[in-house]
Order: sequence, then structure tokens, then C-alpha cells
Amino acid sequence: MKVKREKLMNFTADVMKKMGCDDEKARVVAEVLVEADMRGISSHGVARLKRYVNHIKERIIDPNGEPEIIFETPVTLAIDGNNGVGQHIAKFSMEKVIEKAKKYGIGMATVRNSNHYGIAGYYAEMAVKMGLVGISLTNTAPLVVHTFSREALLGTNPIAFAFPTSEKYPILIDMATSVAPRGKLEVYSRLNKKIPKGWAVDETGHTTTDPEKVLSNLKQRKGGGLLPLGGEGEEFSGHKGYGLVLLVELLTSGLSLGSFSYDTYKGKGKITHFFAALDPAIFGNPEKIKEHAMELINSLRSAKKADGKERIYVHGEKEYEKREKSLECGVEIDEPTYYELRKIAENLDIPW
Ligand SMILES: NC(=O)c1ccc[n+]([C@@H]2O[C@H](COP(=O)([O-])OP(=O)(O)OC[C@H]3O[C@@H](n4cnc5c(N)ncnc54)[C@H](O)[C@@H]3O)[C@@H](O)[C@H]2O)c1
Ligand SMILES: O=C(O)C[C@H](O)C(=O)O
Repeated sequence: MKVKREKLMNFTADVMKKMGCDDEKARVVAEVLVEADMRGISSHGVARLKRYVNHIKERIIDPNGEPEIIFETPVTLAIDGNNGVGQHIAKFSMEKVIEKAKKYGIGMATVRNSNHYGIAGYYAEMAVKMGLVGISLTNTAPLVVHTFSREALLGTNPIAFAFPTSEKYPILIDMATSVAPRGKLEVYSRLNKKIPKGWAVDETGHTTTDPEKVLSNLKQRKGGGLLPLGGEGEEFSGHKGYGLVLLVELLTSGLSLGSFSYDTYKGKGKITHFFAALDPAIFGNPEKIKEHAMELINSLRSAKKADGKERIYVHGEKEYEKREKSLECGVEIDEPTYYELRKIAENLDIPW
């Protein structure tokens, strides 16, 4: 089903306003969720609106919570999100980081007591739009079973990294450090599809193709969960994926003195983030650096293709192409999500 961007944006913002957000906060949530759907990232689009509504009702999210700088140096910030809306806190933090990077060449921020912020790439992209290299990381609910364990303690902890290029779009690597994020299991579940073997394990630690089972076990903290990048055990380097999950956990919750993933969503969200921006100008001529990166990108694209493959991509490319299509033809959302949104509209007495 296709819906016009503006309609989806206005509706999402109206829902957040009805839940107590001011215009600015409502707008940024709408923008980040709708951007995800526009890019084809349906795991993190408007389908997540119901969760935010519930989190506000359960007081996990304070719709009026404002971020507060609790420590600052010329190039770093430590921010307390005061349990506010994740997208608002993240945008505020990345803006501060960008200011520092523009002034001193680098900027970094840790954030604690925040909430789910949507696609990590949105904030890395804010930096790249200003000509900077951008990094955005977050921890999450406990969702990932680390190598040789069958208990989810760590998060799907995404890494987003944006690098400026001299073509229309930057390189935008935006990925969970697990084989799949929880959101992808939600997509499979609402479409009544089995997940591939190797994405997740059940409470016994064995691979399962049943997304409902994994999601329900995770909700009840009953055991099992998503596998780190590389999958189960050490054979395909699951231990290296586990290392990446841990790296994100330490830069977010570790540096911010915030809650580790296993202590999130106990009363409040308590999610932590890390943001960084780097001005290429502190290493040389930014235009030359962009051109240099282009040489690499073009070499990668024009490499000999594997049998049966017609095109080689770089990171971000698929999503940017999908975004252009969405702008032209409307934003694609699946049927269950469409009906869910209409239900939210009905429950909150908001026109759809
Ligand atoms: N807020 C949170 O708590 C949270 C947690 C986990 C994930 N997420 C978000 O979930 C979203 C989806 O994550 P994902 O891991 O499913 O991403 P994905 O697997 O769909 O894509 C990962 C990256 O690979 C790139 N890519 C895809 N196919 C490619 C190819 N053939 N060649 C080169 N590059 C290719 C994409 O452009 C993207 O940068 C991300 O936006 C992430 O930030 C958020
Ligand atoms: O679902 C979460 O809480 C984290 C993230 O958005 C994910 O999809 O893994």
C-alpha cells in the first residue's frame, strides 16, 4: 500500500502530539519514522508508532523530557536525556556534536536516560549533510545472545557511519550488529513469514524459524534471542559480531555511565547513545578526500561481478534509490501496518 509522505508525516506527528509531545518533538519522531519507510527500512518505520504510544502510556517515555548537558569540554559532551523522546534527544545531541566539529574539528557526545531513537543512520546523516564524517550508535533492549550463551543480555546495537563523497549521496553504513534487528522479526511476524535459520535461537539455544516465539521469549525475558553478526558459535565468526555488539555497548552505556542493555526498560527506557562528527579538513583538503573516496567507491562498483549478479552496491545506495521512488510514487507500507495505523487513529480520535 502506498501513502503520500506528507500524510504519513502529519498523521505520525498528530499521534505524538495527542500523546503529549510539543510540535517540535512530534515532528522529529514523524520525520525519523517516515524516513525509514521512505528508504524501505520497514523494520523501523511507522509500524513502530504503536510501541511509542504504549511507552508514553507506560511512562517509559516522558513526552516532555528535555535533554540536559551534564558535562562538557571543547570537544565532548555528556548528556542526560531525562527519559524524553529518543529522536528529540538524539537530534539535539548530534546538533551539539556538529557545532563542536565545525569549531574544533571533532565533536563527540554520550547520552544516557534516553529512549529508542529509530534508524541510527538519520543522525550520522545529519553530520554528513554538513560535510562531516558522522557516527551514531545506540544500545537497545536486551535482544542478542552472545557467543556460547542462550541468554539475551546485549542489544542489537546498530552502527551508523556516514562519509562524504563527491557524488549526490554519501556512503551511509547503517546496520544492526546482530544478524537481524528485532524490527525485522516484527516484519516477518506481521506478514506471517518464517525467519531464515541462523537469525535467532529459542530458549533452549537452538536455531528457530518462528519469529513469534523469539519475540515473545524476548518480551518475557525467557531466554534465546537474536544472534550477533556471524551467527551461532565461532564457525562463521559470531564471536566477532559479539565483539562489535560489545564495542557499541561500551561506547554508549559504558562511556555514559548509563544502563547496559540488560538494565533497560525497567520502569524507564534508559537507552544510551554515542554520537561523533569529524571534519575531514583537520586531515587535509576535504574536496580531495571526497574525490579519493570516490575512487574507492568506483573501483568497488566496477569490480568483476559474482555469477548471476548484475550490480554491486555500496552502503546507503539501495535506501537512497528507494527514497527517490517513495518521493515520486508514495511511501510503501505493508497491509497490517496500514490497518494498525487506522486503529491508532480510531483509538486516539485522530483523522486518518
Ligand atoms: N534504534 C535501534 O535500537 C536500532 C537497533 C538495531 C537496528 N536499528 C536500525 O535498523 C535498520 C536496519 O538495520 P539492518 O541491520 O537490518 O540493515 P540492513 O541489513 O538492511 O542494511 C545494512 C547496511 O547494508 C547496506 N547494504 C544492503 N545491501 C547491500 C549490498 N548488497 N551491498 C552493500 N551494502 C548493502 C545498507 O545500505 C545498509 O547500510 C538500521 O537503520 C538500523 O539503524 C535500530
Ligand atoms: O527493537 C528494539 O528495541 C531495538 C531495535 O529497534 C531493533 O529492531 O532491534
